Amino acid sequence: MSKHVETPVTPEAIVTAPKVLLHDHLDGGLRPGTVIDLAEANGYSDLPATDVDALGTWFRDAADSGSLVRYLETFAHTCGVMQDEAALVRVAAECAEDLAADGVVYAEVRYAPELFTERGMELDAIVEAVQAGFREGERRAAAAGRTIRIGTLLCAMRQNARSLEIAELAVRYRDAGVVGFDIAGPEAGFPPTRNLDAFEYLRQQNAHFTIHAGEAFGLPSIWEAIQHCGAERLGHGVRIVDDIKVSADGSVHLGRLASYVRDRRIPLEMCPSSNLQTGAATSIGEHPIGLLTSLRFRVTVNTDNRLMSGCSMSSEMAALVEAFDYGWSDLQWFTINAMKSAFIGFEERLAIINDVIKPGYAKLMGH
Ligand SMILES: O=c1[nH]cnc2c1ncn2[C@H]1C[C@H](O)[C@@H](CO)O1
Ligand SMILES: [Zn+2]
Repeated sequence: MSKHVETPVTPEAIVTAPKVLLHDHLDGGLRPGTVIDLAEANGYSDLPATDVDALGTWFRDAADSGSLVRYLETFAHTCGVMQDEAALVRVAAECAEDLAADGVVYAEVRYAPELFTERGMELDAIVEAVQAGFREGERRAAAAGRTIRIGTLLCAMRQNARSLEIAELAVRYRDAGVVGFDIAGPEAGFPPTRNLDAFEYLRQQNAHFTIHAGEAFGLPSIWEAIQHCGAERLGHGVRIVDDIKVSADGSVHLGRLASYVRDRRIPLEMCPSSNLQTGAATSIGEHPIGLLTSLRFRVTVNTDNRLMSGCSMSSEMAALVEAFDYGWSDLQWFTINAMKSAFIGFEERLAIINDVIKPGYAKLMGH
């Protein structure tokens, strides 16, 4: 084969392409076998299945509920087995290994430390255990010939009232690999403005944050996240399409909020498979990511919860290729969008774009 031939965009080839992931939950990405091992080791007896395949299927089916609240109930089992240092180190190390094996070169992985205190672990010890796990996973990936860098985002849960404390924790560990903050959990009834003190604190500290918004709830949630809270990115943000009118003749009109989001290049951390499960979209082909991409919003592609959706970064991209006929240049565009939107410093982002992403796609495109 001549070196100028483009590699076909197959699922297998997508695994080899460099990818960047900004929205992935640590407690939504465990290997089913690890959930079973940890449950045994820790005396957690509430698992709905104890066979690896059956448990994987259970997570996917239970999360496939059409409701964010029911989807979130499945996390009781993953968090249930992540209550000690050894479990957190293992889960974080395997997360880094799995992402690297899937061709992810940079990932921001998030979790809520407050969910791992059931057996008495302190918040600082939780963060230190997860950081140790990520570093171990990066080393194992390097030993297997793959380079991955993981940045951590700490989440506060919307239904709890600990966001300032978690924001302080994120700032305390900013030089140890915690690159930002998020709020997660049920959206309806818990507007992001309940956490204004945390966001105010983070801005004073020149720290970065994203907010889950516009997933299970509409435009007001996106508007609050950006204009009241000051979110730099939106977790999901799919409902921004409610502010976009496409007429029968194909002409498009953006409302003021949608215009603002596009004009300011506010990154959308889109997670198509997760949205199908929570009822935020009906099919990949009808997912707003198609329209938002064609309108050149700052769209990024993400996994959200690899265990609950049975997906990977590569499978999400492959599903989009199948639905929208995207080629390598589109996948490179998503990847560079994500790298530009990451919470690490400008020079590091630029280095990954120029040294890893562009050469990787150039090779696949036969350049
Ligand atoms: O898509 C989501 N929306 C809101 N919250 C979510 C989503 N996926 C996971 N979470 C929650 C459940 C986890 O326990 C928590 C922290 O990772 O974040
Ligand atoms: Zn999420």
